Amino acid sequence: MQRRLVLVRHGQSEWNLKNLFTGWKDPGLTEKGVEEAKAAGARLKAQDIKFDVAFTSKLQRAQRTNDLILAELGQRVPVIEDAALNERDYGELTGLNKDDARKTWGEQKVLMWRRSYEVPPPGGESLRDTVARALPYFVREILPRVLNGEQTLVTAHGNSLRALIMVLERLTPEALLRRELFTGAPIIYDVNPDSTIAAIKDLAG
Ligand SMILES: O=C(O)[C@H](O)COP(=O)(O)O
Repeated sequence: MQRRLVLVRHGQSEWNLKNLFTGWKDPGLTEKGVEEAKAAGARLKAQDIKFDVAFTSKLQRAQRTNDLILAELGQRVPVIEDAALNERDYGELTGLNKDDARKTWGEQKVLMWRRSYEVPPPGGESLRDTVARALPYFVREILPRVLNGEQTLVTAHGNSLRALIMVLERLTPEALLRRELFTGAPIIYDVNPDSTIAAIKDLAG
């Protein structure tokens, strides 16, 4: 039995293009984001993956990316949407330009807000807060299906996926600081029966 989990960050959104902190806001995909989603589907097609189920967030940039990937694969599978997979809430930074934020608060503070494990943006969620909602959902709803041999697609967001990747790849907080996820780049995990990771294939690039 092959236990396979695929994680994909949504394609470029309208606020990604404008370099705005997005969080729980719900912008759509740009044309580039649509093309990235289709390309992700094509890359997965080349890997000969046949999904049994897909999970996504309550935000349209992830939902649309998920739909475009499955359409490219020509596969119709149950799609389960849950807010537990939503992007981290960026609180008072939401809607601000990321470069302006660096000028206002400095590179290091903004890096800590964006990439540290414990430091939340003002009024928002730290990655630890995001782990606290995304990981229980993953363990309860997604991992049992993977361990049961269901080929599973999770199309979500940079930080809700980093929350899962931290555990899947056993990243230290220091390693997490450097773990970036590119828009529309599938990561394929082959999972052992004990839920440890046997192999990782990053289809970015
Ligand atoms: O919510 C956002 O702004 C982006 O989707 C992720 O932002 P980040 O890469 O700055 O965490």
